[in-house]
Amino acid sequence: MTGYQETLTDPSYHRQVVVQTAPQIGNTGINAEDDESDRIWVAGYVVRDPSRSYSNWRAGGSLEDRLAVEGIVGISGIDTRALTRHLRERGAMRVGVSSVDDDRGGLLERVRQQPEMLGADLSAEVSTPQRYTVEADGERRFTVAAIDLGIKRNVPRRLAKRGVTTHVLPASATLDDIRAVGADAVFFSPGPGDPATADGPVALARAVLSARIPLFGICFGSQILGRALGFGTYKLGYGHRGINQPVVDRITGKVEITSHNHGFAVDAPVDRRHDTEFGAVEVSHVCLNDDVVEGLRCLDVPAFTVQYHPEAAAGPHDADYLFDRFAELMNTNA
Ligand SMILES: NC(=O)CC[C@H](N)C(=O)O
Repeated sequence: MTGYQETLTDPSYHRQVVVQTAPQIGNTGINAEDDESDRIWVAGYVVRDPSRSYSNWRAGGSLEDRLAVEGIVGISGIDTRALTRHLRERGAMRVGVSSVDDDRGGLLERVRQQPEMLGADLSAEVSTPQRYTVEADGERRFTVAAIDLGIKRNVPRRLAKRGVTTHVLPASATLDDIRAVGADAVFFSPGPGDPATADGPVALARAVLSARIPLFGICFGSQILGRALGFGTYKLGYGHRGINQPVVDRITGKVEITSHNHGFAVDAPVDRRHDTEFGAVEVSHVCLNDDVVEGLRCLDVPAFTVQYHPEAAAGPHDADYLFDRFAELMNTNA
């Protein structure tokens, strides 16, 4: 099983402990190319059977060493599938891992004193302090301003393949900052925390909609668009995770297998069009497991988003077409 390196370095996992259901983790080590950001973000890591050796032509070190260098606590020998079933029944919960203190009552007390994910405002903790640029591969066709609420490297990389130069801007960016980089469109990134706290990015999204600048967003970015359009967001009992979630694209009727990582969702009835301040809006994508909103499409302004991850690495890649849809949207608005 590969992909654990991308998971560990995904800023959306800031302040979360990840439990892997795949029994063996670490077999291909850690390489110099697959990080989604410049550090590990998970707060702790729970696996069944960490590989005692690693082998891959790209590997530069072991998972264990990387966790140790970054000071990340891991625990192994856990029946992670049983634990996952427990989380599914009882809901996502706070957790602590300790190797120095075996007083269960005291530890539980400390865990209960930790802040909950509901109400957590984390964008500023993961966002880039300074703007940076990822150039288009080959000739530049479009310029995008990406609002960094916890962006993964694979987003500008997927855009670069479509001839897009991406300027990644801090979470505090304004409409003037977007205009200053000559953006053809704005991208709202994935990221950690409760979207109900993201008032700054929501206000910015509203300004972008009013200016009729094309907008695309992923995951947290989809929740931002939802709020900008006047919908609420809510915390799911347990989040959508993993790489095999079936989602229907209601524009084409096609079902795609998608990678998910969200604990919150947009609160919008999926079966009808909505009249909003920015015109008509459709729920474009729906999760077939539980009918949760997985995408929004505006019909009167150039904006759409998805709640899942077309940029997912190591995959699946069924949803890669959404980057083409974004390029088309920029093209028709040029
Ligand atoms: N990957 C993401 O962007 C996650 C979005 C949000 N923090 C959620 O849990 O729903």
